[in-house]
Amino acid sequence: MIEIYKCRRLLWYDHVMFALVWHTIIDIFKNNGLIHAIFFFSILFYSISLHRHLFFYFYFSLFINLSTHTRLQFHISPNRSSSSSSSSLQMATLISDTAPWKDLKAHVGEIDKTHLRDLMADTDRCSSMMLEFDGILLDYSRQRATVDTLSKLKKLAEEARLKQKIDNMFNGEHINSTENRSVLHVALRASKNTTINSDGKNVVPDVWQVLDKIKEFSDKVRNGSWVGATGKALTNVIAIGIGGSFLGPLFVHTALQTDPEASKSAGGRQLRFLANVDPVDVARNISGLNPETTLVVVVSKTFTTAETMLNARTLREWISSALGPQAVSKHMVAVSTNLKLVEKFGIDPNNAFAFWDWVGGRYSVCSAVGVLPLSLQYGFSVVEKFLEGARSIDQHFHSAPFESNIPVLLGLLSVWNVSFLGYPARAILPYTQALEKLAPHIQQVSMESNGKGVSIDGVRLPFEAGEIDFGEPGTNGQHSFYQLIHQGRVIPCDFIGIVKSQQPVYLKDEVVNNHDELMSNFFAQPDALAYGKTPEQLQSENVASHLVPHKTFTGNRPSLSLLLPSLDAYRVGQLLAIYEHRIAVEGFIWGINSFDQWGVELGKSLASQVRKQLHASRKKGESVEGFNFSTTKLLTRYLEASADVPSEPTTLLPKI
Ligand SMILES: O=P(O)(O)OC[C@H]1O[C@H](O)[C@H](O)[C@@H](O)[C@@H]1O
Repeated sequence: MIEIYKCRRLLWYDHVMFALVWHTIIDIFKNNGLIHAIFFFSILFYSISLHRHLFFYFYFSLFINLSTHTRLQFHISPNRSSSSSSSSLQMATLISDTAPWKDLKAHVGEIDKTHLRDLMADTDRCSSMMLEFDGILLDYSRQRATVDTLSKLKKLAEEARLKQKIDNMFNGEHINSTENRSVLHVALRASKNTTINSDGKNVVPDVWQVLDKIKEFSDKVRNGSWVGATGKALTNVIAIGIGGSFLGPLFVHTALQTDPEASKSAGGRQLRFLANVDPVDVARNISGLNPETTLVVVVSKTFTTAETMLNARTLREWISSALGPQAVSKHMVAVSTNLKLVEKFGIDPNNAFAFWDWVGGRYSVCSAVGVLPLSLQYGFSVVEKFLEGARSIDQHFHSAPFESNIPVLLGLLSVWNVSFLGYPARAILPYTQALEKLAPHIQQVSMESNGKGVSIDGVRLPFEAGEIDFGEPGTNGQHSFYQLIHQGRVIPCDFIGIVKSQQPVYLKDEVVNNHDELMSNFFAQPDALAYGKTPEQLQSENVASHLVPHKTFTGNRPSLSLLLPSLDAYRVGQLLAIYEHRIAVEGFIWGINSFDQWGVELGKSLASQVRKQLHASRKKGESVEGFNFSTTKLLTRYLEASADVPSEPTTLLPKI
């Protein structure tokens, strides 16, 4: 560059060319191939025609340098499609190539020398690993971590530019770069006076416009001013949807079902969920329901999901065959980002509730996806409390320093467990039946978000990202898979306890009340996992020597405990947001895109090939072709064994 300046006096077009070069550099970062090619050829032309050879040399070597780096990635910000962050030009490597990652790898050896029994004896350490926010107590002292581990994890977070990534999310940057979208589920629960921009537009007024519409509509249905085609009140709701359009609302519904305030406002109403395309699920959903008193809510972000659309057509048939086709407008409403397809399906656009492409399916429970069915069931005021709970965690997550930030700490500890201690799974163990659908929901949020094999820049990861999430409420799980957790594989556990039961029971002759009985297990299990039981202890209890190995518990098994004061709508919202943000933190540290889900596509496209084959075989008797030996064999067996399926158009609904 200096050479160029020395060579000759710079003319105006030299300055233009310098500007072009810098744009090109930025462009390389954004991977914008077309614009890059245009700049490349204009600079080539300029250099040759005006003999700026040095200039071209500089440009060309830069180009070669940038494009031949396979592992080393340059980027402007974690969000490479953002145009607003060009000031923070930085060079980033895979997180596993950084010093803090390597330092943590080396630190594992030190941790391996300690046992949780010893770590738990250090009360200063334990008290530094307790954190309270808004009545929620997090105890992570039973993690295989020291104060030093935490400070190393904090360094890793800084290296990964975690704060900047969180800010970028809240600022509406297109952090979902493979789909070129913002990730703004936090806007769904923002208060009315907040400003959150996506593509230069404050999205909060749009959010509240839909929330107000839901309030009005659900009030009308609930107070009987919106009735079905035959004039009867709609007391039952079937929400059709799958994946993110199902699991989150199901989790919240299940959690609120026995909450005194929510169950009182439900007042005899029913909410059911139809997700599986299996006709058995249709049968179970319509069983005992009368179309005259049933409202169907079709929930689909895309309004193209095969399962949901077939289920929607099936229930449309259920309604119209009983009440006539004109009844559909009174008995079916929709939630979608694709309002054109909603209308094409035959649902009145006035009865459609919108959301936006900056809401990921698995992060959509706070949009109309969850808010509409839940408001129909429990009333808008209860659901508003749920949104407020999520908002309280959003604010905490966005503003609290890392060392007192619940989602950040949980995310960092998960990364520690997965990537350094090598534990690939996590058990979610709520000690309340009301949270029985928490684990299935978090399973989707976590595994669809972080189950990735490449970095956000498309570089194959040299480490495993994501984790296997599963769980059941305690104490049921104790009588099922806890054996493996205690004596088999090491699985870090999340124990979630509630101080005040939604539905306490006291029996006068019992030692403790029923909730205390449940909670005794909540307090005991983490210590059993951490401390275990040694052969020496067993010998001192005179256990027969041949049984000692079988009765030994190695301990040293990590867990964390979250104690919530109660489980009302507000707390359910908090719990949801804690997990959502924890999962985002993990993805931000691993340097992956936690907000796309390309991995679900391949199976879908192969299923459509099978669908075509089934159609051709059933209708035209065509033989199975174009599949491998095994699939051909299976398909042929299936077709032969179900040859009694009607091949002519027939409508037959479950009779149950
Ligand atoms: O809401 P829909 O567009 O119907 O999508 C439903 C589901 O489809 C796919 O399975 C995606 O992987 C999920 O993330 C999504 O929630």
